[in-house]
Amino acid sequence: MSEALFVVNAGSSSIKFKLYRVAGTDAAPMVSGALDGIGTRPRLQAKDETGAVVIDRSFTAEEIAKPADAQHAISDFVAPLLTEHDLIGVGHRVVHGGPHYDHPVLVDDEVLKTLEGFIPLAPLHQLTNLDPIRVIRERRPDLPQVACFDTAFHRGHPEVCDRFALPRELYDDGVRRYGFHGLSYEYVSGALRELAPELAHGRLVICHLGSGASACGLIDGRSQDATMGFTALDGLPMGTRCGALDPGVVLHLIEQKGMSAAEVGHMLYHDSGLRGLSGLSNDMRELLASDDPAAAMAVDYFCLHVAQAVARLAVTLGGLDALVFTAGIGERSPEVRARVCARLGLLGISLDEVANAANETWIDADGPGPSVLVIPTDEERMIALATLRLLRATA
Ligand SMILES: Nc1ncnc2c1ncn2[C@@H]1O[C@H](COP(=O)(O)OP(=O)(O)O)[C@@H](O)[C@H]1O
Ligand SMILES: CC(=O)OP(=O)(O)O
Ligand SMILES: [Mg+2]
Repeated sequence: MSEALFVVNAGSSSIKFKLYRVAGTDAAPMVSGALDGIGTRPRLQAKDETGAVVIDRSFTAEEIAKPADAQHAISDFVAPLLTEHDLIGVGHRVVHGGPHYDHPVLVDDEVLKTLEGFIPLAPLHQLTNLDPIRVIRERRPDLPQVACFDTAFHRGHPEVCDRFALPRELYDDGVRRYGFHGLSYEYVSGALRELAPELAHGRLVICHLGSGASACGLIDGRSQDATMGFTALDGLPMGTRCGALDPGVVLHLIEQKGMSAAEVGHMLYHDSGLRGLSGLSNDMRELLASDDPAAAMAVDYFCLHVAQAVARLAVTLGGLDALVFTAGIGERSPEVRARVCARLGLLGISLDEVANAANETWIDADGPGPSVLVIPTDEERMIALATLRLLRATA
Protein backbone atom coordinates (compact mmCIF):
# COMPACT_ATOMS: atom_id res chain seq x y z
CA MET A 1 0.00 0.00 0.00
CA SER A 2 1.39 3.38 -0.94
CA GLU A 3 1.19 6.31 1.44
CA ALA A 4 -1.27 9.15 0.87
CA LEU A 5 -1.71 12.63 2.27
CA PHE A 6 -4.83 14.79 2.28
CA VAL A 7 -4.72 18.59 2.02
CA VAL A 8 -7.57 20.97 2.86
CA ASN A 9 -7.71 24.66 1.93
CA ALA A 10 -10.97 25.93 3.40
CA GLY A 11 -12.41 29.34 2.49
CA SER A 12 -15.58 31.19 3.37
CA SER A 13 -17.73 29.69 0.62
CA SER A 14 -15.64 26.78 -0.63
CA ILE A 15 -13.34 24.02 0.52
CA LYS A 16 -10.58 23.05 -1.90
CA PHE A 17 -8.90 19.69 -1.34
CA LYS A 18 -6.23 17.47 -2.81
CA LEU A 19 -5.30 13.87 -2.21
CA TYR A 20 -1.58 13.22 -2.75
CA ARG A 21 0.35 10.04 -3.38
CA VAL A 22 3.48 10.19 -1.22
CA ALA A 23 6.86 9.09 -2.57
CA GLY A 24 9.69 9.65 -0.10
CA THR A 25 9.78 13.37 0.63
CA ASP A 26 7.70 14.32 -2.40
CA ALA A 27 3.98 14.16 -3.08
CA ALA A 28 2.00 14.13 -6.34
CA PRO A 29 -1.72 14.93 -6.55
CA MET A 30 -4.01 11.97 -7.36
CA VAL A 31 -7.36 13.75 -6.92
CA SER A 32 -8.06 17.50 -6.81
CA GLY A 33 -11.43 18.99 -6.05
CA ALA A 34 -13.56 21.59 -4.35
CA LEU A 35 -16.92 21.88 -2.72
CA ASP A 36 -18.10 25.40 -3.45
CA GLY A 37 -21.33 27.33 -3.04
CA ILE A 38 -21.63 26.35 0.65
CA GLY A 39 -25.05 27.54 1.89
CA THR A 40 -26.16 28.66 -1.58
CA ARG A 41 -25.68 26.15 -4.44
CA PRO A 42 -23.30 23.54 -3.06
CA ARG A 43 -21.48 21.50 -5.66
CA LEU A 44 -18.75 18.93 -5.15
CA GLN A 45 -16.44 18.45 -8.11
CA ALA A 46 -13.18 16.55 -8.40
CA LYS A 47 -10.79 15.31 -11.07
CA ASP A 48 -8.15 12.62 -11.08
CA GLU A 49 -4.55 13.06 -12.19
CA THR A 50 -5.50 12.64 -15.87
CA GLY A 51 -8.08 15.41 -15.62
CA ALA A 52 -11.05 13.02 -15.77
CA VAL A 53 -14.04 14.06 -13.66
CA VAL A 54 -14.47 11.62 -10.76
CA ILE A 55 -17.39 13.35 -9.06
CA ASP A 56 -19.78 16.18 -9.93
CA ARG A 57 -22.58 16.29 -7.44
CA SER A 58 -24.93 19.09 -6.39
CA PHE A 59 -26.49 19.41 -2.95
CA THR A 60 -29.28 21.53 -1.53
CA ALA A 61 -28.36 24.60 0.53
CA GLU A 62 -29.82 22.82 3.57
CA GLU A 63 -27.68 19.71 3.05
CA ILE A 64 -24.45 21.75 2.95
CA ALA A 65 -25.26 24.81 5.04
CA LYS A 66 -21.86 25.27 6.68
CA PRO A 67 -18.20 24.28 6.23
CA ALA A 68 -18.54 21.33 8.65
CA ASP A 69 -21.27 19.83 6.41
CA ALA A 70 -18.99 20.37 3.43
CA GLN A 71 -16.11 18.57 5.12
CA HIS A 72 -18.36 15.60 5.95
CA ALA A 73 -19.42 15.37 2.29
CA ILE A 74 -15.79 15.59 1.15
CA SER A 75 -14.69 12.95 3.67
CA ASP A 76 -17.54 10.65 2.53
CA PHE A 77 -16.30 11.04 -1.03
CA VAL A 78 -12.61 10.51 -0.19
CA ALA A 79 -12.90 7.58 2.26
CA PRO A 80 -13.57 4.89 -0.39
CA LEU A 81 -10.60 6.18 -2.45
CA LEU A 82 -8.32 5.34 0.45
CA THR A 83 -8.81 1.58 0.54
CA GLU A 84 -5.61 1.09 -1.44
CA HIS A 85 -3.62 3.73 0.40
CA ASP A 86 -2.28 4.30 3.85
CA LEU A 87 -3.45 7.82 4.77
CA ILE A 88 -0.61 9.18 6.93
CA GLY A 89 -2.00 12.62 7.75
CA VAL A 90 -3.91 15.74 6.78
CA GLY A 91 -2.49 19.20 6.14
CA HIS A 92 -4.61 22.33 6.48
CA ARG A 93 -4.28 25.94 5.49
CA VAL A 94 -4.98 28.02 8.60
CA VAL A 95 -4.97 31.73 7.92
CA HIS A 96 -3.94 33.06 11.34
CA GLY A 97 -1.15 31.61 13.45
CA GLY A 98 -0.80 34.62 15.77
CA PRO A 99 2.53 36.02 16.98
CA HIS A 100 4.25 32.75 17.87
CA TYR A 101 3.64 30.14 15.17
CA ASP A 102 6.36 30.74 12.59
CA HIS A 103 6.20 27.17 11.24
CA PRO A 104 3.58 24.42 10.73
CA VAL A 105 2.36 22.60 13.86
CA LEU A 106 0.79 19.28 14.71
CA VAL A 107 -2.76 19.97 15.93
CA ASP A 108 -3.71 18.83 19.45
CA ASP A 109 -6.31 20.14 21.91
CA GLU A 110 -4.07 22.94 23.09
CA VAL A 111 -3.12 24.10 19.58
CA LEU A 112 -6.78 24.04 18.54
CA LYS A 113 -7.69 26.20 21.54
CA THR A 114 -4.94 28.71 20.71
CA LEU A 115 -6.08 28.87 17.09
CA GLU A 116 -9.71 29.39 18.14
CA GLY A 117 -8.47 32.47 20.00
CA PHE A 118 -7.53 34.02 16.62
CA ILE A 119 -11.06 33.70 15.14
CA PRO A 120 -11.85 37.40 15.79
CA LEU A 121 -8.64 38.38 13.94
CA ALA A 122 -9.70 36.64 10.72
CA PRO A 123 -13.50 36.37 10.81
CA LEU A 124 -13.78 35.48 7.13
CA HIS A 125 -11.32 32.60 7.36
CA GLN A 126 -10.23 31.21 10.72
CA LEU A 127 -13.45 29.50 11.80
CA THR A 128 -13.89 27.86 8.42
CA ASN A 129 -10.24 26.73 8.49
CA LEU A 130 -10.76 25.07 11.86
CA ASP A 131 -14.11 23.35 11.11
CA PRO A 132 -12.58 20.70 8.80
CA ILE A 133 -9.92 19.95 11.43
CA ARG A 134 -12.65 19.29 14.00
CA VAL A 135 -14.70 17.14 11.61
CA ILE A 136 -11.68 15.01 10.69
CA ARG A 137 -10.71 14.66 14.38
CA GLU A 138 -14.22 13.34 15.11
CA ARG A 139 -14.10 10.87 12.24
CA ARG A 140 -10.46 9.80 12.55
CA PRO A 141 -9.08 10.76 16.00
CA ASP A 142 -5.93 8.73 15.28
CA LEU A 143 -4.94 10.71 12.18
CA PRO A 144 -2.20 13.36 12.59
CA GLN A 145 -3.32 16.77 11.36
CA VAL A 146 -0.99 19.67 10.63
CA ALA A 147 -1.87 23.37 10.53
CA CYS A 148 0.12 25.44 8.01
CA PHE A 149 -0.20 29.18 8.54
CA ASP A 150 -0.60 32.08 6.14
CA THR A 151 1.11 34.29 8.71
CA ALA A 152 4.17 32.10 9.45
CA PHE A 153 6.20 33.20 6.42
CA HIS A 154 6.11 36.84 7.59
CA ARG A 155 7.12 36.36 11.21
CA GLY A 156 10.71 37.37 10.50
CA HIS A 157 9.87 40.93 9.36
CA PRO A 158 12.16 43.63 10.67
CA GLU A 159 10.57 45.39 13.65
CA VAL A 160 9.99 48.57 11.66
CA CYS A 161 7.73 46.59 9.28
CA ASP A 162 6.05 44.59 12.06
CA ARG A 163 4.73 47.52 14.11
CA PHE A 164 1.89 49.99 13.85
CA ALA A 165 2.52 53.53 15.11
CA LEU A 166 0.46 52.82 18.22
CA PRO A 167 1.34 52.73 21.95
CA ARG A 168 4.07 50.14 22.51
CA GLU A 169 2.07 47.87 24.83
CA LEU A 170 -0.38 47.00 22.03
CA TYR A 171 2.45 45.29 20.14
CA ASP A 172 3.13 43.10 23.16
CA ASP A 173 -0.61 42.29 23.19
CA GLY A 174 -0.28 40.92 19.65
CA VAL A 175 -1.39 43.98 17.67
CA ARG A 176 1.17 43.49 14.91
CA ARG A 177 1.41 43.50 11.14
CA TYR A 178 1.11 39.78 10.50
CA GLY A 179 0.82 39.71 6.72
CA PHE A 180 -1.02 36.79 5.05
CA HIS A 181 -0.93 34.61 1.89
CA GLY A 182 2.43 33.32 3.19
CA LEU A 183 1.95 29.81 1.78
CA SER A 184 1.47 31.33 -1.65
CA TYR A 185 4.53 33.58 -1.32
CA GLU A 186 6.67 30.68 -0.15
CA TYR A 187 5.56 28.56 -3.09
CA VAL A 188 6.08 31.32 -5.68
CA SER A 189 9.51 32.34 -4.39
CA GLY A 190 10.51 28.65 -4.44
CA ALA A 191 9.27 28.33 -8.03
CA LEU A 192 11.29 31.43 -8.98
CA ARG A 193 14.36 29.85 -7.38
CA GLU A 194 13.97 26.97 -9.85
CA LEU A 195 13.43 29.30 -12.82
CA ALA A 196 16.04 31.96 -12.08
CA PRO A 197 18.08 31.51 -8.88
CA GLU A 198 19.87 34.87 -9.25
CA LEU A 199 16.52 36.71 -9.24
CA ALA A 200 15.18 34.69 -6.30
CA HIS A 201 18.20 35.83 -4.26
CA GLY A 202 17.49 39.43 -5.13
CA ARG A 203 14.83 42.03 -4.31
CA LEU A 204 11.46 40.63 -5.28
CA VAL A 205 7.85 41.82 -5.04
CA ILE A 206 5.09 39.22 -5.44
CA CYS A 207 1.51 40.38 -6.03
CA HIS A 208 -1.03 37.72 -4.95
CA LEU A 209 -4.17 39.03 -6.65
CA GLY A 210 -7.11 36.70 -5.96
CA SER A 211 -10.40 37.35 -4.21
CA GLY A 212 -8.17 38.23 -1.27
CA ALA A 213 -5.23 40.29 -2.49
CA SER A 214 -1.90 41.34 -1.06
CA ALA A 215 1.69 42.01 -2.05
CA CYS A 216 4.91 40.98 -0.38
CA GLY A 217 8.50 42.23 -0.60
CA LEU A 218 11.25 39.63 -0.27
CA ILE A 219 15.03 39.60 -0.21
CA ASP A 220 16.78 36.29 -0.84
CA GLY A 221 13.45 34.44 -0.51
CA ARG A 222 12.64 35.91 2.90
CA SER A 223 9.62 38.14 3.49
CA GLN A 224 10.57 41.67 4.60
CA ASP A 225 7.24 43.49 4.41
CA ALA A 226 3.70 42.86 3.19
CA THR A 227 0.58 44.91 2.57
CA MET A 228 -1.79 42.96 4.81
CA GLY A 229 -1.52 43.91 8.47
CA PHE A 230 -3.19 42.79 11.68
CA THR A 231 -6.05 41.25 9.72
CA ALA A 232 -6.69 40.24 6.10
CA LEU A 233 -8.61 43.54 5.65
CA ASP A 234 -5.54 45.75 5.28
CA GLY A 235 -3.56 46.72 2.20
CA LEU A 236 -4.93 46.28 -1.32
CA PRO A 237 -8.62 46.61 -2.16
CA MET A 238 -10.06 43.11 -2.69
CA GLY A 239 -13.19 41.43 -4.05
CA THR A 240 -15.33 42.45 -1.07
CA ARG A 241 -12.78 43.82 1.45
CA CYS A 242 -11.82 47.48 1.68
CA GLY A 243 -8.03 47.29 2.00
CA ALA A 244 -6.17 50.10 3.77
CA LEU A 245 -8.61 52.60 5.25
CA ASP A 246 -8.36 55.73 7.36
CA PRO A 247 -9.31 54.46 10.86
CA GLY A 248 -11.20 57.75 11.28
CA VAL A 249 -13.83 56.35 8.88
CA VAL A 250 -14.50 53.49 11.30
CA LEU A 251 -14.88 55.93 14.19
CA HIS A 252 -17.20 58.10 12.09
CA LEU A 253 -19.45 55.16 11.16
CA ILE A 254 -19.75 54.10 14.79
CA GLU A 255 -19.93 57.48 16.51
CA GLN A 256 -21.80 59.61 13.96
CA LYS A 257 -23.73 57.06 11.92
CA GLY A 258 -24.66 54.89 14.90
CA MET A 259 -23.52 51.67 13.26
CA SER A 260 -22.60 48.77 15.52
CA ALA A 261 -19.12 47.29 15.40
CA ALA A 262 -20.63 44.15 13.82
CA GLU A 263 -22.33 46.20 11.10
CA VAL A 264 -19.10 48.05 10.30
CA GLY A 265 -17.22 44.74 10.27
CA HIS A 266 -19.72 43.25 7.85
CA MET A 267 -19.45 46.27 5.56
CA LEU A 268 -15.64 46.20 5.53
CA TYR A 269 -15.35 42.44 4.92
CA HIS A 270 -18.33 41.78 2.63
CA ASP A 271 -19.64 44.94 0.96
CA SER A 272 -16.51 46.91 0.17
CA GLY A 273 -13.57 46.49 -2.22
CA LEU A 274 -14.46 45.93 -5.88
CA ARG A 275 -18.05 45.17 -4.92
CA GLY A 276 -18.47 48.40 -2.97
CA LEU A 277 -16.63 50.58 -5.47
CA SER A 278 -18.49 49.27 -8.52
CA GLY A 279 -21.88 48.63 -6.93
CA LEU A 280 -21.95 45.71 -9.38
CA SER A 281 -19.72 42.77 -8.62
CA ASN A 282 -16.74 41.48 -6.68
CA ASP A 283 -15.61 39.47 -9.70
CA MET A 284 -12.80 41.09 -11.69
CA ARG A 285 -13.92 39.30 -14.88
CA GLU A 286 -17.37 40.91 -14.72
CA LEU A 287 -15.91 44.34 -14.06
CA LEU A 288 -13.48 44.09 -16.97
CA ALA A 289 -16.34 43.05 -19.27
CA SER A 290 -18.69 45.82 -18.13
CA ASP A 291 -19.09 49.22 -19.81
CA ASP A 292 -20.43 50.81 -16.61
CA PRO A 293 -18.19 53.76 -15.58
CA ALA A 294 -18.30 52.61 -11.93
CA ALA A 295 -16.89 49.23 -12.96
CA ALA A 296 -14.10 50.94 -14.90
CA MET A 297 -13.31 53.14 -11.89
CA ALA A 298 -13.19 50.08 -9.59
CA VAL A 299 -10.67 48.38 -11.89
CA ASP A 300 -8.64 51.58 -12.10
CA TYR A 301 -8.66 51.91 -8.29
CA PHE A 302 -7.47 48.32 -7.95
CA CYS A 303 -4.62 48.74 -10.46
CA LEU A 304 -3.50 52.06 -8.93
CA HIS A 305 -3.33 50.55 -5.45
CA VAL A 306 -1.45 47.46 -6.64
CA ALA A 307 1.10 49.71 -8.39
CA GLN A 308 1.42 51.91 -5.29
CA ALA A 309 2.03 48.79 -3.19
CA VAL A 310 4.80 47.61 -5.53
CA ALA A 311 6.49 51.01 -5.30
CA ARG A 312 6.14 51.09 -1.52
CA LEU A 313 7.63 47.59 -1.16
CA ALA A 314 10.46 48.51 -3.54
CA VAL A 315 11.33 51.28 -1.06
CA THR A 316 11.45 48.75 1.80
CA LEU A 317 13.70 46.50 -0.31
CA GLY A 318 15.94 49.33 -1.53
CA GLY A 319 15.21 48.54 -5.17
CA LEU A 320 13.52 45.95 -7.33
CA ASP A 321 15.00 43.07 -9.35
CA ALA A 322 11.78 41.21 -10.18
CA LEU A 323 8.02 41.57 -9.97
CA VAL A 324 5.83 38.45 -9.99
CA PHE A 325 2.06 38.22 -10.48
CA THR A 326 0.11 35.27 -9.09
CA ALA A 327 -3.41 34.02 -8.02
CA GLY A 328 -6.68 34.29 -10.01
CA ILE A 329 -6.36 37.88 -11.30
CA GLY A 330 -2.55 37.95 -11.33
CA GLU A 331 -2.28 34.73 -13.35
CA ARG A 332 -5.12 35.29 -15.78
CA SER A 333 -5.66 38.98 -16.42
CA PRO A 334 -3.24 40.53 -18.95
CA GLU A 335 -5.24 43.77 -18.73
CA VAL A 336 -4.77 44.18 -14.98
CA ARG A 337 -1.06 43.35 -15.22
CA ALA A 338 -0.64 45.83 -18.09
CA ARG A 339 -2.43 48.59 -16.21
CA VAL A 340 -0.42 48.00 -13.03
CA CYS A 341 2.87 47.94 -14.95
CA ALA A 342 1.95 51.03 -16.99
CA ARG A 343 2.06 52.97 -13.71
CA LEU A 344 5.49 51.58 -12.78
CA GLY A 345 7.64 53.09 -15.52
CA LEU A 346 9.43 55.08 -12.79
CA LEU A 347 10.88 51.80 -11.52
CA GLY A 348 12.06 50.91 -15.03
CA ILE A 349 9.28 48.38 -15.58
CA SER A 350 8.22 47.76 -19.15
CA LEU A 351 6.09 44.88 -20.47
CA ASP A 352 6.31 42.76 -23.59
CA GLU A 353 2.68 43.16 -24.67
CA VAL A 354 2.58 39.96 -26.72
CA ALA A 355 4.04 37.80 -23.93
CA ASN A 356 1.71 39.46 -21.41
CA ALA A 357 -1.37 38.89 -23.58
CA ALA A 358 -0.43 35.19 -23.85
CA ASN A 359 0.00 34.81 -20.05
CA GLU A 360 3.60 33.70 -20.61
CA THR A 361 6.00 33.23 -17.70
CA TRP A 362 8.39 36.06 -18.65
CA ILE A 363 6.45 39.17 -19.62
CA ASP A 364 8.93 42.09 -19.38
CA ALA A 365 10.34 43.79 -22.46
CA ASP A 366 14.05 43.44 -23.25
CA GLY A 367 16.06 46.05 -21.42
CA PRO A 368 17.69 46.91 -18.13
CA GLY A 369 14.50 47.14 -16.00
CA PRO A 370 13.26 44.61 -13.45
CA SER A 371 12.08 41.21 -14.70
CA VAL A 372 8.32 40.69 -14.65
CA LEU A 373 6.89 37.19 -14.41
CA VAL A 374 3.62 35.29 -14.09
CA ILE A 375 3.92 32.26 -11.80
CA PRO A 376 0.81 30.25 -10.90
CA THR A 377 0.60 29.67 -7.16
CA ASP A 378 0.01 26.29 -5.48
CA GLU A 379 -0.78 26.70 -1.79
CA GLU A 380 -1.83 23.04 -1.54
CA ARG A 381 1.58 21.79 -2.66
CA MET A 382 3.24 23.96 0.00
CA ILE A 383 0.90 22.49 2.63
CA ALA A 384 1.53 18.93 1.41
CA LEU A 385 5.32 19.28 1.55
CA ALA A 386 5.33 21.05 4.93
CA THR A 387 2.95 18.45 6.39
CA LEU A 388 5.06 15.61 5.09
CA ARG A 389 8.26 17.14 6.52
CA LEU A 390 6.66 17.55 9.94
CA LEU A 391 5.20 14.03 9.94
CA ARG A 392 8.56 12.53 8.97
CA ALA A 393 10.37 14.58 11.63
CA THR A 394 7.96 13.51 14.39
CA ALA A 395 7.61 9.87 13.28
N1 LIG B 1 -9.43 35.51 -16.73
C1 LIG B 1 -9.57 36.29 -15.65
N2 LIG B 1 -9.48 37.63 -15.77
C2 LIG B 1 -9.64 38.43 -14.70
N3 LIG B 1 -9.88 38.00 -13.46
C3 LIG B 1 -9.98 36.67 -13.29
C4 LIG B 1 -9.84 35.75 -14.36
N4 LIG B 1 -10.00 34.50 -13.85
C5 LIG B 1 -10.25 34.64 -12.52
N5 LIG B 1 -10.25 35.94 -12.19
C6 LIG B 1 -10.51 36.54 -10.87
O1 LIG B 1 -9.74 35.92 -9.87
C7 LIG B 1 -10.39 36.12 -8.61
C8 LIG B 1 -10.35 34.84 -7.79
O2 LIG B 1 -9.01 34.47 -7.60
P1 LIG B 1 -8.59 33.17 -6.80
O3 LIG B 1 -7.12 33.20 -6.65
O4 LIG B 1 -9.20 31.98 -7.45
O5 LIG B 1 -9.28 33.49 -5.42
P2 LIG B 1 -9.44 32.68 -4.07
O6 LIG B 1 -8.54 31.45 -4.13
O7 LIG B 1 -8.97 33.67 -3.05
O8 LIG B 1 -10.90 32.37 -3.97
C9 LIG B 1 -11.80 36.60 -8.93
O9 LIG B 1 -11.90 38.00 -8.70
C10 LIG B 1 -11.93 36.33 -10.42
O10 LIG B 1 -12.76 37.27 -11.04
C1 LIG C 1 -5.74 35.73 3.69
C2 LIG C 1 -6.71 35.84 2.57
O1 LIG C 1 -7.15 36.91 2.24
O2 LIG C 1 -7.04 34.69 1.94
P1 LIG C 1 -7.97 34.53 0.64
O3 LIG C 1 -7.27 35.25 -0.46
O4 LIG C 1 -8.01 33.05 0.41
O5 LIG C 1 -9.29 35.14 0.96
MG1 LIG D 1 -6.79 32.35 -2.23
